[in-house]
Amino acid sequence: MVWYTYQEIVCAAGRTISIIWQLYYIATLVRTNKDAWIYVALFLIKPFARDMSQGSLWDRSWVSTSTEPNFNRMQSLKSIVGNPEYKQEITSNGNITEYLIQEYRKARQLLGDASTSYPPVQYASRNRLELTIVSQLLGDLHLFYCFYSAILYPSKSTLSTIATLPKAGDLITNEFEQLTINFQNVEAMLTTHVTPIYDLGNATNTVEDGDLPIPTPTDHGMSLRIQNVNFSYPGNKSDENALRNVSFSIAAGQVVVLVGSNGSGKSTILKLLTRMYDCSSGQVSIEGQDIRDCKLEEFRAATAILTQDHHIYPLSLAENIGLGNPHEVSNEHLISESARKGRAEAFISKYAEKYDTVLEPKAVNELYDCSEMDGTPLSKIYGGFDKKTKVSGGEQQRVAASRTFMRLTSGKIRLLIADEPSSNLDPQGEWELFQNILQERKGKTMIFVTHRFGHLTRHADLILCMKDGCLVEQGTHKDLMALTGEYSKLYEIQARAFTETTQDPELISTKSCDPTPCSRE
Ligand SMILES: Nc1ncnc2c1ncn2[C@@H]1O[C@H](COP(=O)(O)OP(=O)(O)OP(=O)(O)O)[C@@H](O)[C@H]1O
Repeated sequence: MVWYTYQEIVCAAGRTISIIWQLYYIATLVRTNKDAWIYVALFLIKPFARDMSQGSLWDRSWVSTSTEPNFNRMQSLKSIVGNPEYKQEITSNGNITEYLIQEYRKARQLLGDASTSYPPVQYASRNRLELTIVSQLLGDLHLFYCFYSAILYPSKSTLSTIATLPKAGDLITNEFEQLTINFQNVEAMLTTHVTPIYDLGNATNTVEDGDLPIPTPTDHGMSLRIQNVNFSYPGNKSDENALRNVSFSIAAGQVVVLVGSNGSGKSTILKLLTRMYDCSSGQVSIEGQDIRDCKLEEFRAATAILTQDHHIYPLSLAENIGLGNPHEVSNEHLISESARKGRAEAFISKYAEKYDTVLEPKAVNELYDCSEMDGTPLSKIYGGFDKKTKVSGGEQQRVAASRTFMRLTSGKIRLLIADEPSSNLDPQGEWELFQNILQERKGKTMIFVTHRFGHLTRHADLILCMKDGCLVEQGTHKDLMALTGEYSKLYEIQARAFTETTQDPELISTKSCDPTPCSRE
């Protein structure tokens, strides 16, 4: 038994009413006008005229793809701009729009006169323009006849003919609109598709830009200060602030680790320190200057952010890494060196095309009127078009880490922020990554968020321990263990799983910080 959905029934009813209406329209004409057979004859031409202009593409099942590399590259570049998942990369890790626009132009030029429309659109409009116009006009002849008889022989026109004229007018307008789209073809497509990519350069920031330069760089990184900060996410429905009366100072060049349970506010602190958001009250300062007064572009150029949420661009692995420093995107030596530090070298060498491998090309494949799952020959062909290479979460993090090392080659980075960059790495991979990051610490302040105690807390000049949106403890590992509070509790939970002693003579014991009590609201 076949069951129809409510939507299908409503659609079928609508179509039936429309057919009855058309038949009534024709019957009225035939009854009141002796020449009405001309209308009927012209009306019958319409379906043939439509097939002439569009082919019978929409009556069949089909799959389509593009093997034209420049067309495919244009789609990939466009998808980086259009996809919100890359927003963080684009805004926080340096402005790569100039490169994207330049590469898009290059690919467009190499594509020459070829259309930028998707393959089915090209197929449907593959007829010569004249043929399209003729077929459209043929399809509208019955309507022209209506106008003609109503205007030249008003006495022959009945009330029903006149009543249906506006409808006929609408149809004509609609057909002419379709015709205009055909006329615009390539240029219009280019404009519609390229505009978003060009507009990106003028994208406004969600936070207001400041106009002061960042105070003179020191060789020791960037000093940061958070004073009595409260923060609630815009539109947050909960009564609790994500951060409550948080205060701390980070000296230039320090390695800082933020720890605390889930939802305690660690990532939120990083978002304020990188000016993804402005605090609701209190003050965030860099080099003694309110962060809101600093020029955003300058600040972003001096900051590198590595999180667990980075995405692979639908571009080559070389570009994926190279775009950490867009000015050196073609520098093979810097790219392979960054891949080595990010521990991505080994897995990249597994691919036949090495650094030219595109892991996740933008799909330009389409499937019409058959399901991907139905096992038909067409669906199998469609499945064969999918060129995505699956990589593990850890391998993805290695590419992201390599991109960050590439970013450090700009020589401008004074603040490096890493939010659980090793969550998907195996212990060996994590240890190597942290070693490599710490080797870059000269001239930089580094802030890490981690749930794993060990490598980082060992090297930290300052540990900030968060709980329920409050900073509950701060100091070195030694200081905090001595407090036997929240930090030591979290540490002991992990340490219990190992046989190693928690006492480590290599612990870096440097500056001790004044713990700022968390006043709970
Ligand atoms: N975009 C957001 N909108 C609204 N609330 C948010 C948003 N991001 C985080 N929060 C809330 O803010 C609080 C702090 O979140 P945050 O991500 O800073 O915690 P975290 O310590 O980094 O947690 P985790 O260890 O799980 O990553 C949480 O209660 C969280 O639900």
